[in-house]
Amino acid sequence: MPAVSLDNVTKIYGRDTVALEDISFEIPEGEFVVLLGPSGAGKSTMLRVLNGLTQPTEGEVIINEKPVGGERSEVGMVFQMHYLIESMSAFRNALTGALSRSNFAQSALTMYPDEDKRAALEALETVGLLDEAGQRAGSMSGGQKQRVGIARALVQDPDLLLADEPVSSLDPKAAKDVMRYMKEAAKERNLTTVASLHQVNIAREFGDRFLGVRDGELIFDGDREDLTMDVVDQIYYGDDEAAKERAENLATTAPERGEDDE
Ligand SMILES: Nc1ncnc2c1ncn2[C@@H]1O[C@H](COP(=O)(O)OP(=O)(O)OP(=O)(O)O)[C@@H](O)[C@H]1O
Repeated sequence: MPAVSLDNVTKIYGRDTVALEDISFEIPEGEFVVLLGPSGAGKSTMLRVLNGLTQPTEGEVIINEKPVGGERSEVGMVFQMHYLIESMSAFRNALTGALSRSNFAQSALTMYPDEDKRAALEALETVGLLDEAGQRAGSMSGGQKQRVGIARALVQDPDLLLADEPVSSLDPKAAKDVMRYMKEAAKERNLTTVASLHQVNIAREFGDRFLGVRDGELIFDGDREDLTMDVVDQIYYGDDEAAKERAENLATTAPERGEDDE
């Protein structure tokens, strides 16, 4: 039984903006899937139909045999912007992941059950931040904040973890660190994960499987070996040779790192 199944999903915004067009795929439990595609391809819309924030115009999304949008919040989310409460500790921020299942009145009074506190500490340990549990989120680096965001999603104990460009705002080293922790967390918990990424090299390093979307259509579904440079070009440029050439020229004329450091 797949953990996630999209069945002929189409999403049309307004009258005629087709953001997703007749998309079907299944994801087995525990698979780490990376979503690739140029700006406007439909990646965010795909993540939004997976977490139930957007209703498909047609088709169905099933997560662990239940249609999305049921009572339990079965989907954890990691965002490009971490949305942490900067004045609170990493521990308190991770704990807010339990809000959806704890009694709201108790949570408002910050009386979380011990099991939630334990879950928050375990999640911080998973992302390598147990020693920083008491540190104020506002004083952490961008990569650490993103790891707290992952811990918060883990505390939700979700059936599915979604990440919308989780490392776009980080430098390459911090980006890899965050991806490594996310991948480890998913593996440790056999947690099915879908992450949209813009950095193809990072995607290649961490993804088990790759979905390529372009103009709302799923144009690629394969593993690392199948994800050749030609496939990547097709996902990002389609048949637009001029755009591909412009991007290649930009890459070859970009200054080397440090060249313009003064
Ligand atoms: N709320 C909305 N109302 C109307 N159109 C929308 C809405 N959200 C997205 N769109 C349109 O749907 C298409 C897909 O957008 P989407 O944000 O899903 O793409 P994306 O691949 O995530 O892009 P990016 O990488 O820039 O975030 C685009 O044409 C976009 O303009």
